[in-house]
Amino acid sequence: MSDDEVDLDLLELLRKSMGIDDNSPPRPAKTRVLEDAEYIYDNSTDVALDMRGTKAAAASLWTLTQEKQYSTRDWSKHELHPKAKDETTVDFIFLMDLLNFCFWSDGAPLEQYAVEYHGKKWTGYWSLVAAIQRALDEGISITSPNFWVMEGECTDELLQHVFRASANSMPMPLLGDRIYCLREAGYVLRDHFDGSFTTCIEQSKGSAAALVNLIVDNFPCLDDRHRFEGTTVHFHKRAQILVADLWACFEGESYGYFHDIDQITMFADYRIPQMLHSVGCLQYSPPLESHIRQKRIIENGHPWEIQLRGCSVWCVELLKREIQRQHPETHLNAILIDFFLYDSMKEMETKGHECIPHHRTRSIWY
Ligand SMILES: Nc1nc2c(c(CN[C@H]3C=C[C@H](O)[C@@H]3O)cn2[C@@H]2O[C@H](COP(=O)(O)O)[C@@H](O)[C@H]2O)c(=O)[nH]1
Repeated sequence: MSDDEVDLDLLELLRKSMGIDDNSPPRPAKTRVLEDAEYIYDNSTDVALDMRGTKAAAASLWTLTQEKQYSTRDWSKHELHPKAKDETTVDFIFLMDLLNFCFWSDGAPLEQYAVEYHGKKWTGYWSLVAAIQRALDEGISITSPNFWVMEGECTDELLQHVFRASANSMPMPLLGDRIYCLREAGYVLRDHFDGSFTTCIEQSKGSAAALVNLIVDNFPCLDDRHRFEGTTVHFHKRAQILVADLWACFEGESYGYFHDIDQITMFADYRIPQMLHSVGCLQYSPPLESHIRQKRIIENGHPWEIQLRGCSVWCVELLKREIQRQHPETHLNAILIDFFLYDSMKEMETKGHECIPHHRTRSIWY
């Protein structure tokens, strides 16, 4: 008997003893985000959920989203979001969410990083989307991963030009980190995925969780995990919002088809905690609330930051369950709740109705 045959027999014996047979259906992919969010919530001392507030917010959310008939269609209604339903839009969304982090600056509002495009001044997340659209209009192949690794042509100076600020505003925060993320992701796509994120989508075989896991296993700058109370907790915010943006943009079809899309949680950023506190779902301890109201920095990885992010993920999960309990006929997943809360927060900010500042952590994770 050859060595290989001995090995195969041993492997077969082991599999049978572990109750694994070749015909067993593949176990559905899972991310760790939701269970880690519950762990953080159960171990939080400075952030708590107000159950009465969460119940009331669920009722309001349902009414508002029903009135607006809120759905995936709203994603493409945004003026700056790409409209084509093809691979060029997959490239656009990959670049967008690769760099979709940390736009806040603490100068006067007028000094915040801003991009003028189509006659408007765009700040925050929208400044990034506007800069990408502006570069494409200028004939720069900024959404092509193969271009990111052609460092002789796609120089740091060109990237600084692409993400240049409009008049009288600060430069884009963490621009050096963004360029690093671009290069790193470009090499990973070139070396492992034929230069295109569509290969990653194909390899995940229609599973949103599998795609999130594939992203965080292969792209270090998207592997958003941290230490909390002696264990590792996973947020995977930009990996998740990347999958969610594909799903919403393609309305669940084509590159946006995922049979387990409801496994995707809220995206642990700095806007949703602010909104959840404003509508009475989240409560902060006095020291934390004072720190946030003074717009003081919370260091990346600080327990306060982990509690803010984890409790927000768990809170949106409870909002989703409460809406489903009150209205079983409704299909409102964590993604649509999140998108609606983010857009509502931005409307409040535009009208100057912010009740509390967002927390200030400077990092590439969100
Ligand atoms: N949880 C969550 N976080 C989101 C978004 C979005 C934009 N998504 C668009 C797509 C569909 C929706 O309808 C939105 O129109 C950006 N962010 C995060 O916020 C921060 C930027 O804040 P500010 O500087 O104020 O723009 C930064 O961490 C960024 O990563 C979201 O939807 N959910």
